[in-house]
Amino acid sequence: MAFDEGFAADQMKKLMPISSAEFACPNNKCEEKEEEEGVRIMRDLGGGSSVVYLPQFLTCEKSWEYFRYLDEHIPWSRPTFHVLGKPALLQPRDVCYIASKGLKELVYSEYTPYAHSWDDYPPLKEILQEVHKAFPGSHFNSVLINRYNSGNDYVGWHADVHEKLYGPTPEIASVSFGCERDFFLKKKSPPPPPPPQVVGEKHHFNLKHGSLLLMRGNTQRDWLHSVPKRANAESARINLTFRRVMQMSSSSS
Ligand SMILES: O=C(O)CCC(=O)C(=O)O
Ligand SMILES: [Fe+2]
Repeated sequence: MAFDEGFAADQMKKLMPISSAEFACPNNKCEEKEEEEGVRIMRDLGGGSSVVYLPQFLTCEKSWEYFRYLDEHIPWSRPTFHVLGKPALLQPRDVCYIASKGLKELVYSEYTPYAHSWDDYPPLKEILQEVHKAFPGSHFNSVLINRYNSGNDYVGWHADVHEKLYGPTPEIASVSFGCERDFFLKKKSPPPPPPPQVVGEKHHFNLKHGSLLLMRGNTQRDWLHSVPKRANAESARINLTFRRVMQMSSSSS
């Protein structure tokens, strides 16, 4: 993950609100009718980038089971990022990393998360199977897990661009549980300068409990994404980002 967490808050202030999304922080109950089962929303972002959103990838009840399991059993940590060896910023959410054996090591912001084993978390294997069923031909072998304990936790503007790790056109399948949060995509300016500027369109999804959002094609190359702070997000959200990491022996091209 190429991080820009500190920059995020400023950028969000500059962003026009895209929709007046309603904030639903359900209290672990599934009262509503399951109306969105099987719905797939495809959004072509142009230039070979696209996203697919499945608002009800998993049922409400099953999703709460997973939420409770992950909340209790995942060995969460909240690392401090370093810049040039100096502590710079506490990551604004809890994280954990699970990966198959023999993969290239994930390093971001001078931080190398410990790669836990899938075998220790059978429900994660179940969710992975469901993701593979929803997208036949996908072969995810790692998952970066985020827990946003409140609306104060967030992920700043970034793109998951690590060509050596993920290849040139990574697919990322993002599964959400718990409190609904806004997810934004904005286009990078060409060529991507640091810091990236907003040019043109933005896209918005309100990521529902039990939903799946797949980013694919050139989305990581050409777009940035974020989950900004939200004062009215009153409960926790857990997010799983499934990725395919190259084997230790394979080259970047
Ligand atoms: O929480 C989310 O929906 C996004 C998380 C994300 O972008 C990441 O882990 O790279
Ligand atoms: Fe990301």
